[in-house]
Amino acid sequence: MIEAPGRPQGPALLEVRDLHGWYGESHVLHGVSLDLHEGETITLVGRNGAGKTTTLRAIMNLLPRREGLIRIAGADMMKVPVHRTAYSGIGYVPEERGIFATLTVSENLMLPPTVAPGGMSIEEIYDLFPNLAERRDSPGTKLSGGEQQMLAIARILRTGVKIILLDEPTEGLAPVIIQRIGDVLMELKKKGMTLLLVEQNFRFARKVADRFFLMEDGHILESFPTSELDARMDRLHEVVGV
Ligand SMILES: Nc1ncnc2c1ncn2[C@@H]1O[C@H](COP(=O)(O)OP(=O)(O)OP(=O)(O)O)[C@@H](O)[C@H]1O
Repeated sequence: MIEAPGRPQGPALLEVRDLHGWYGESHVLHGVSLDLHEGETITLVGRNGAGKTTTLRAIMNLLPRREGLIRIAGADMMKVPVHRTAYSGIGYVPEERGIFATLTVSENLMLPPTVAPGGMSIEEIYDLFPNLAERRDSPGTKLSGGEQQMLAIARILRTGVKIILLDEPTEGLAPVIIQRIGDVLMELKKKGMTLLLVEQNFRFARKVADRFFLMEDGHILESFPTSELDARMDRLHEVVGV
């Protein structure tokens, strides 16, 4: 990885070094290295199939096989079983959102376990997401895409984790809803939350991200601070293909 100016100093909260990952015989991650500092937001970009989702899944121990090093606050995560991952302070909002379709909004919000102190109360969640308050008795099936995305984020906020991995939170959503999700992420940043986004929408990502990590063929090509995004746009278009 090429080191860039603007890189935060000090120990990382989440440290990933030379991470490899496989689906069966298929070797998908080829040595991913990245670091995420407390209170920081980074965005992973790369073309379809580059391995962005797989990187998030590997961090959460959701891959059949992975090798390398993952540390959270210095603690080795490689032997932590998948059901204990959240207890290390990390949560995941998958692209498919994973909310319970037959349960109502408030029921979905009651389910997540508390894994650390500081999880948001139902009242705090409804303050942050007024749309969810209005829809509290609606089943998941009746929610719009934006409401589902908000509920998926809200559920993680209930748990008390301090690091959240978000896979394409704006995908398929209308501009006004994207704006709302951006506002929510800015609120979370203010509260000191640490975020790793996979996001193809640069206009959205530049508002919330402190640094970008450019991914190709299962590894990180380079990282740079958001202040350099404009200067690197041609290169990004070349690699990301958008
Ligand atoms: N469940 C799976 N089984 C086998 N191969 C998979 C599986 N999921 C993803 N892959 C393969 O792993 C590679 C990386 O996919 P991944 O979904 O991580 O990419 P991505 O960068 O997130 O792109 P996208 O935006 O398309 O999701 C691709 O070649 C994909 O075909």
